[in-house]
Amino acid sequence: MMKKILEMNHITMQFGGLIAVNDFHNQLYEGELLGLIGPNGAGKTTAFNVITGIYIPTKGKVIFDGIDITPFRPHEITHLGIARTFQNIRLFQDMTVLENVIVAQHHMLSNSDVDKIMKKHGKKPKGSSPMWFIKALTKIGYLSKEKEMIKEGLLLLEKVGLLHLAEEKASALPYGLQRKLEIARALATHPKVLLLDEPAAGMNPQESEELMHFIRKIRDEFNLSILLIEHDMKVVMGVCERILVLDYGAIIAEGKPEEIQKNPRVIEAYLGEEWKNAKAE
Ligand SMILES: Nc1ncnc2c1ncn2[C@@H]1O[C@H](COP(=O)(O)OP(=O)(O)OP(=O)(O)O)[C@@H](O)[C@H]1O
Repeated sequence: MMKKILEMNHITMQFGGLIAVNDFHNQLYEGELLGLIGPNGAGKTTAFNVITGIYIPTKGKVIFDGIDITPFRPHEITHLGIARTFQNIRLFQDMTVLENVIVAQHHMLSNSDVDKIMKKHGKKPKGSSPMWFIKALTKIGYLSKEKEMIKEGLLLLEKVGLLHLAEEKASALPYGLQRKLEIARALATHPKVLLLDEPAAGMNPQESEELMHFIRKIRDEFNLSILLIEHDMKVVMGVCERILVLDYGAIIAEGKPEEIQKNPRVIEAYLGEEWKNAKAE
């Protein structure tokens, strides 16, 4: 029996009169690459927001590695081992590639480390970038920790093939590489589960082809279980082992890519006819 790493247990998320997610009941198995597809507004991102603690569901529970994380706050959930990327890129554009990754490594500092930094430097200056945090570390002699963080950051960049760009500003990277950096930043928190929200959005065909290899590679190298929202059907069908289809907040189909693309209900609600006879890679 495969182990469930993440369980969405009858989750309903209601906003006023709108039921954005309706009795979502499914699970992500350890090592699995699971796709979540469906029309715009079907509730996919809302499901991610419930899993990552941004919303507390109206009904249901989220179980991660045997722990009920439903009431947990986003940073606690990240700390436990769930990382995500967002639909629109959220990098620190003025920071270098390496700095972007280092900032995500806060988990390496204990609470008392952070307290000491806060005591010495007062509150975080208004409007400052997270670079403040790194500078503060350096100033008060956290050099050893800083060195450790840089070392780990560089190692991570090497693993994801971005090492040669470590000193570049994030804003200078082409779109496809910015998306890759976002994933790298999520990996810097040492997740067991990675949630990717439309990683291929805005990519050209070559970039999305590369992304598919990249997703498989990091799944294997970092022992991840991945839940992926994506509208690019070539990517979804090519990379996912199992797919869930959401429509009006409810799961209307579940299966292997080849089953999903033939499913009449999915074709009607979302895919259209063009995918019926296409071959998954
Ligand atoms: N905070 C909120 N308050 C009210 N309604 C919301 C909120 N967040 C999402 N919704 C609504 O919930 C529904 C589901 O939205 P959601 O963003 O989860 O869909 P989606 O499947 O991710 O769509 P897309 O593919 O366009 O990203 C939509 O009708 C949306 O307007």
